[in-house]
Amino acid sequence: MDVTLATILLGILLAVLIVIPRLRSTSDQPKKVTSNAQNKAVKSYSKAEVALHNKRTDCWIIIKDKVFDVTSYVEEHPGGDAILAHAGDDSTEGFYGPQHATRVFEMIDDFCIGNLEI
Ligand code: HEM
Repeated sequence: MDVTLATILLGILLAVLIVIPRLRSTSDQPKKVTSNAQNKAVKSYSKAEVALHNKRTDCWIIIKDKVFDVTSYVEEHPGGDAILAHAGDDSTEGFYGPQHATRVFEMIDDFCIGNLEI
């Protein structure tokens, strides 16, 4: 009788300590996968490779340690050809200049194609 009671108690203890936390972490998993899937920037490009894309019809820029293909945005850019000033090169300084409201900093994610190779 005592053994049965002890077995039941042990079973409950195991459920609380192991099974329930495991179920919880399983239900968390889809969230983690979604956020991983949003990390688009997986490719790496050398500075030399970025430098090849230095014109209006093929324009990549570097901002901090990331590479952006802004070709489709050149004609739309409210700042006109200023976006071409450092085409194929580092545009970090221009990008963080006073002409850009902070909302612009969020727009660039759409154009990110990868990381800059160090
Ligand atoms: C993906 C890159 C870029 C995006 C999405 C972007 C977006 C914008 C937007 C939305 C504006 C209008 C002002 C505002 O709403 O705050 C603007 C203005 C401006 N941008 Fe950019 N920009 C980019 C890159 C650059 C770069 C690299 C430069 C280099 C210098 C630059 C120079 C300017 C200038 C000078 C203006 C002011 C235009 C004026 O007030 O007449 N932008 N940009």
